[in-house]
Amino acid sequence: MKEMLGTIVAAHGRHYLADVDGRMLQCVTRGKKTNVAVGDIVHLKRTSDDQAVIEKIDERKTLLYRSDQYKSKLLAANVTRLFIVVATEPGFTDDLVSRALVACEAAGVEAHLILNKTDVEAQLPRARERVKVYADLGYPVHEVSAKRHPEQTVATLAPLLEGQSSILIGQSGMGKSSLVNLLVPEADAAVREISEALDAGKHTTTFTRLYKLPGGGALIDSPGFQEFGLYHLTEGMLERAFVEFGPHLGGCKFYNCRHLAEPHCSILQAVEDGKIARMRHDLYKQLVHESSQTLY
Ligand SMILES: Nc1nc2c(ncn2[C@@H]2O[C@H](COP(=O)(O)OP(=O)(O)OP(=O)(O)O)[C@@H](O)[C@H]2O)c(=O)[nH]1
Ligand SMILES: [Zn+2]
Repeated sequence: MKEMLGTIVAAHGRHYLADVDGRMLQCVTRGKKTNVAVGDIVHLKRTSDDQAVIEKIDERKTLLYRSDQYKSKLLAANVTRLFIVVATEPGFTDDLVSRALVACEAAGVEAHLILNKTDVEAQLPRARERVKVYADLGYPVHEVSAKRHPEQTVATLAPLLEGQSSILIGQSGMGKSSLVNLLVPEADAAVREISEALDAGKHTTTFTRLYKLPGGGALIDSPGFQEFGLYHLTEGMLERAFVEFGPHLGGCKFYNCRHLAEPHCSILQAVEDGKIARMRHDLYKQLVHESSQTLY
């Protein structure tokens, strides 16, 4: 039988769903491999009318993943843009935002922030102040209100998705589902179709899925997660993933300075001088600590 090309649109355990010219095929890997991610372009061999085996994964342009000291988890492949959804309320954590930004820098993915719920005016000034930290680092911030101004929200975000392969991430309650429903009108139906195909009707809402956009491009919705471990990043990758460290790198007394507590460290000096936010350096220290715990 001849090989087909498909895009992985959902993953659940070792079961995958591939879109082949608009048709959904249930797929499995050969053996016990679980190295397939949503967004992967795969070569398939059909085994029945609606089933296939994944023979090969095409080379990835990008790969986003997170890891703890024991294992890593693929988030999505071939993503070109990542949007971190934050909101005026409930409060968001800078830890998750910065971890996502670091993951993007390491993977070569463009990162944007979406500040949702701008209609909650009492919390707006504070939220703006908090996202300004990231805007000042060069990350675009887009203000929207999915609920109060849905048309405007689509007008702001749709052009940013065109021709891109984007992923939306965010803590629970930020309004990510509301945004997906605005941007992909048929999302609910697609989720139902995917749930059925993957799980024979059982309710599964906690899987990553990819929607093809009418204007070209794809949007990946990932379930909310609490942990965004980056144990797989080396110290060299980490210092480069904090974009504001760049101008100061190379100015330390020791060529192999880890920028933790060394004397005459230009990064620590920049923190002292207020040129690097202490919160960001604290996260850098935390990530260096985590990556030194790696067991594999
Ligand atoms: N005021 C206001 N509320 C919003 C807005 N967008 C979403 N919400 C509300 O915020 C709550 C969370 O929205 P969801 O879209 O379910 O958020 P989510 O980020 O997908 O959250 P989980 O489903 O918990 O992962 C809901 O009660 C929404 O109605 C907005 O622009 N303004
Ligand atoms: Zn240093």
